[in-house]
Amino acid sequence: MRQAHGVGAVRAGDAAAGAGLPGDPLMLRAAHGLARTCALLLDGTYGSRVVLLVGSGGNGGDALHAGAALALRGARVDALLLTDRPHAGGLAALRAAGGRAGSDAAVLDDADLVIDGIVGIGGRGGLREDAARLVAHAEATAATLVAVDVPSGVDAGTGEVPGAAVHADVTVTFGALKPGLLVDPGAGCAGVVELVDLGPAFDAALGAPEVEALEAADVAALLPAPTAESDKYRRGVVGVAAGSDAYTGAAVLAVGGALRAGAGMVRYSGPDLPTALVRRRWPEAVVGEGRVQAHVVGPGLGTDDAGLVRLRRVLGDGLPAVVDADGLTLLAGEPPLGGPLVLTPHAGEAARLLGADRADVEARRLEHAQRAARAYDAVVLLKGSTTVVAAPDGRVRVNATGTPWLATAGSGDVLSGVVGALLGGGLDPFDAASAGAWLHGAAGRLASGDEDGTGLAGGPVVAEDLLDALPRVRRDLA
Ligand SMILES: NC(=O)C1=CN([C@@H]2O[C@H](COP(=O)(O)OP(=O)(O)OC[C@H]3O[C@@H](n4cnc5c(N)ncnc54)[C@H](O)[C@@H]3O)[C@@H](O)[C@H]2O)[C@@H](O)CC1
Ligand SMILES: [K+]
Repeated sequence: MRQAHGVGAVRAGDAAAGAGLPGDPLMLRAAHGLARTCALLLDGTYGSRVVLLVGSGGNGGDALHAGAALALRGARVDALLLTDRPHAGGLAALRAAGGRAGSDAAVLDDADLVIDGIVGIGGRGGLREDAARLVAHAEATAATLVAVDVPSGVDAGTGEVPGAAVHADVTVTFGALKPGLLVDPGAGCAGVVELVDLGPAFDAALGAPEVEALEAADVAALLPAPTAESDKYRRGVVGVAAGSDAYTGAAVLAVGGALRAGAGMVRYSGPDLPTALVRRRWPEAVVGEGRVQAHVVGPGLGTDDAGLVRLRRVLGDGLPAVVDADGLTLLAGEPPLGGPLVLTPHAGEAARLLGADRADVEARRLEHAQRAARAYDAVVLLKGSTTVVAAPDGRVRVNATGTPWLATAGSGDVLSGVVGALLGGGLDPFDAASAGAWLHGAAGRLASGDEDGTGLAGGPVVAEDLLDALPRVRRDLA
């Protein structure tokens, strides 16, 4: 499990580990970790050219001390000072090591590596104009860009990017991951994230994480595995109420998602046309209502009265349910209904649920997912470039699998089926939603050939491809 801690927790960790002691031992520890990563990236420091972008706070101090360490190993180090009050100890160390400080941006032109020490966890608002200009200059060169602690311009606590920001190749972060490194749009600015250990006193002061991200081993441990005693009922029966005469594909894909994610059985109920198509594609699905352990309701349901009647009927029995797509539109005006719910909105649907603006939801994903979870007393899985899963009790997970290739028609229908299968298999709604997002993202990567999830590699996927990839993802986990 990867865990991120908020700015308050990190400040507490710093204090417990001796921040501000004479000689700045904690900062030196951080700076040495930073310098080590930079030396590896440079593939030999001797004769290499390093430029530091230095702001007024501790973040600039880290950059200056790391610059000093690199200068002692033979690098030519120039600091560009964005402040007239740079960290005094750091500047003295850089000068003593033979580094220089100035303000001529031309040094960027032949830099091999640029270190962004403009702001860290103390940053507020986007980059200011002078800093933004220097960053744009640095990004236009061939130099590797390393952010100190967080890319400057990214809000460390939330991942918001209110203005211009650094787009780093690597971020070296200290003591703990920050939520802004896991949640988009900030996460998209961080590049590869390296964590420098600040020791047990720091760790002990952190408390509970604000944001978690499941890893493969966590998902493997959560997933219900069939045993010799299992039968289809114990593995979980999922009821799928999806699709209409206008939207038939949603029914086929949601049923497929549930089956391929390991449901013991799927019961499909819907109008004649989608029913006929479900029967043809999935002869193993049972048509009609009956006993189930969880529901999937909403994809392709339609938003007319018939859809509302189906939604109410399904949610009326108080069983756990995944509500997606048209189900969310219908739910937006409804009093809280039924049992434990997982809502799976994209940003537009979340905006409708909250009466908010779509662009605001995209910009502040963490806040809006948490608000929706509280407002609907449900687990909310906010889809997007990083999927955020929020529980009404305040817990948050983000999903680190996935690929931009997943933004394709029908992909969400498959996801709702996958989460439904996990709910039916007995996972609680928070685990079902976060493990479901993980499996769905991993299936997307596998199907597209986009191994690192950047979208730069791989190619298009269609929703059917996800269905084929799901059992392979499950096998690889085992
Ligand atoms: N306290 C410590 O001992 C340690 C601190 N560390 C480093 O120190 C950082 C925190 O230091 P600080 O609390 O000084 O905060 P920062 O260095 O993040 O920045 C705060 C300074 O930047 C200015 N500022 C805020 N927003 C700005 C913006 N948008 N544009 C330009 N200037 C802006 C503020 O006026 C303030 O002077 C961490 O992120 C980490 O890099 C690490 O060295 C670990 C140890
Ligand atoms: K920074």
